[in-house]
Amino acid sequence: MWQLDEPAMAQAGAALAGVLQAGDVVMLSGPLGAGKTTLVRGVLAALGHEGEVPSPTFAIVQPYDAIRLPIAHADLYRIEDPAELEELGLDDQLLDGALLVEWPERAGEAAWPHALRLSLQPLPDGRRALTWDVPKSWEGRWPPPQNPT
Ligand SMILES: Nc1ncnc2c1ncn2[C@@H]1O[C@H](COP(=O)(O)OP(=O)(O)OP(=O)(O)O)[C@@H](O)[C@H]1O
Repeated sequence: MWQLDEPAMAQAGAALAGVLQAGDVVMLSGPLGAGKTTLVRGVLAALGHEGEVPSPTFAIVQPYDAIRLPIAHADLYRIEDPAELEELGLDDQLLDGALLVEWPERAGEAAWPHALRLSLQPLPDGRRALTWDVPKSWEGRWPPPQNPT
């Protein structure tokens, strides 16, 4: 577990960017305002994205292509039925890029079994606890050797 203030959250995103590969899915869980988009901003900044990173709650999926590794940033908060996901074509993104998914629970239990699962929880002191669940395909890649706290 890491306990992260906001600058450390950006560094955690950079650490994730450093190990991300095409085909990867990262699930980002945590309550409203936990800092999921903040972590994604850290990933995108480290990959060379310079513009805004809006929360994709309304667009549902926001692609970023002109960076070192194409990223699709998805927010499934408004998905009510996992069947709606097929229309989004999220998995198409995995051929040459990675997928970062907020509110992955909305996709159902069986979605993306090989994903790295990251979870953010607010702490009483205002920082965020970052915990993880690492599948086989991520062993040796997460957690990275350098702790951002
Ligand atoms: N590690 C942190 N420590 C303190 N504050 C943080 C941290 N990370 C993010 N914040 C702040 O928490 C607020 C919510 O962050 P953010 O929008 O990233 O959350 P979110 O989980 O994406 O929310 P939502 O589910 O509503 O999209 C922002 O004001 C941000 O500045």
